[in-house]
Amino acid sequence: MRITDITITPVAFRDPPLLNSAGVHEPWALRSIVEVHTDEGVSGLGESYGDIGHLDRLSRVAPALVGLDVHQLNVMHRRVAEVLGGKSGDDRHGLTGKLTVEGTVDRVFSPFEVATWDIRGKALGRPVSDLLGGAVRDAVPYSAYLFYKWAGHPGAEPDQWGEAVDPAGIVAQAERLIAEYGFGSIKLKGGVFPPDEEIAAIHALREAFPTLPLRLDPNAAWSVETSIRVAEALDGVVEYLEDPTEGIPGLSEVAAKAPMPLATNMYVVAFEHIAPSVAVDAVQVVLSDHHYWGGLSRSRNLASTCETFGIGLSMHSNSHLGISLAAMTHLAAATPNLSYACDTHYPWNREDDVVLPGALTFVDGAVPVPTTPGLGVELDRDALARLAENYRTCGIVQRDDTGYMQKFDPTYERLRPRW
Ligand SMILES: O=C([O-])C(=O)C[C@H](O)[C@@H](O)C(=O)[O-]
Ligand SMILES: [Mg+2]
Repeated sequence: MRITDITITPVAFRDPPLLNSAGVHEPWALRSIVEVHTDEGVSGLGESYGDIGHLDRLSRVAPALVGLDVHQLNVMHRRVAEVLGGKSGDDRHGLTGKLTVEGTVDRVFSPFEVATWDIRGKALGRPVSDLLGGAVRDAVPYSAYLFYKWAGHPGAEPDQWGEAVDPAGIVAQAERLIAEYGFGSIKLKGGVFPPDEEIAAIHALREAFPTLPLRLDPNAAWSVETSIRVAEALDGVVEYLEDPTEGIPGLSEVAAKAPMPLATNMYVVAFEHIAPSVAVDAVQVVLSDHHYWGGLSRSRNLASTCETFGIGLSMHSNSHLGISLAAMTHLAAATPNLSYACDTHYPWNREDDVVLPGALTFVDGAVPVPTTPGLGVELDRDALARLAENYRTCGIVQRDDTGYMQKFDPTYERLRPRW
């Protein structure tokens, strides 16, 4: 079953002004939609980042994959590496760590690899989770992903979510997300306000939701000392603390004193980071993400490695559309040691933007694992055309949370640590 053609469509969809330690989300989030076609008439879907450098790498790699059989993942991975020629990519926000050569190959490989699972599933008449070893859960739990946010983008009408800049606003946001989606755990994106304010927000969440697991993720906004202080203040309150400080050595220092596990999606983001992290017990939970761990099969390798070293496994998310949600759900369903609810930005999408490619639904905070062949989602061509037009007109070619924040506060700097 040979690849005959690959199309890559950059798309943009609306994004609220969500705050993080690098700045604030711009009005449009970018993604790329990848379609892989075969000589047997079966096509598959993948979804990835939409930044200009990444799009360029995807477009350079695609022709080198034409002619390969869809089962040749090892050869496909090698071809990606050859085309990229040992150069690493970059991103401006740095929220998923520094890009290495190996990590860049895995990022570029991922959407093509996911599309081949979709194809193989369709050809066999089986859902992707079956091909990954079979689902161990019928539905994949996701967490309510809370953000501090402005009422709306400056100069625009307030959005449907309203402002959240203090504990009361965060609790109100959680109440709404939980009422609408039924989430059974909560993650707060921190690193925005001074740590004591974020500790207060977590305590307010604990009071409002006494039984739900909580997490806090400041994306390395704190020094080692501040991280240890916050960790002590949240003893028994959060299930893990995510990327409190910068780097494997810093995380290791914090981990030695923190009463709860530390998690990361910033400093163990490629296979080459695992050994140095294990050597100093820097993190006890790794957030996997098939978009940068090299697709579904390599994410399963990560899961086995974590199991071997007794490291917990959770799942990370950036702003994404439905193809990603489907791939995340199949992968999580077929990963027995994924023991935490996964992150997802999906609820932040507007309803008219999530019709691509046929929305999956949340039931009691979980996405039922699709049982139809492949990923189980269909591309909505009208929605794709609309989102592609957004990309052409939105004026954004690269995610830049810091640059966008500086438009409103020219003195703003991305500091690690800030506190
Ligand atoms: O867990 C994380 O670090 C993330 O989800 C990174 C994201 O880029 C998030 O911070 C965001 O979208 O602002
Ligand atoms: Mg994180």
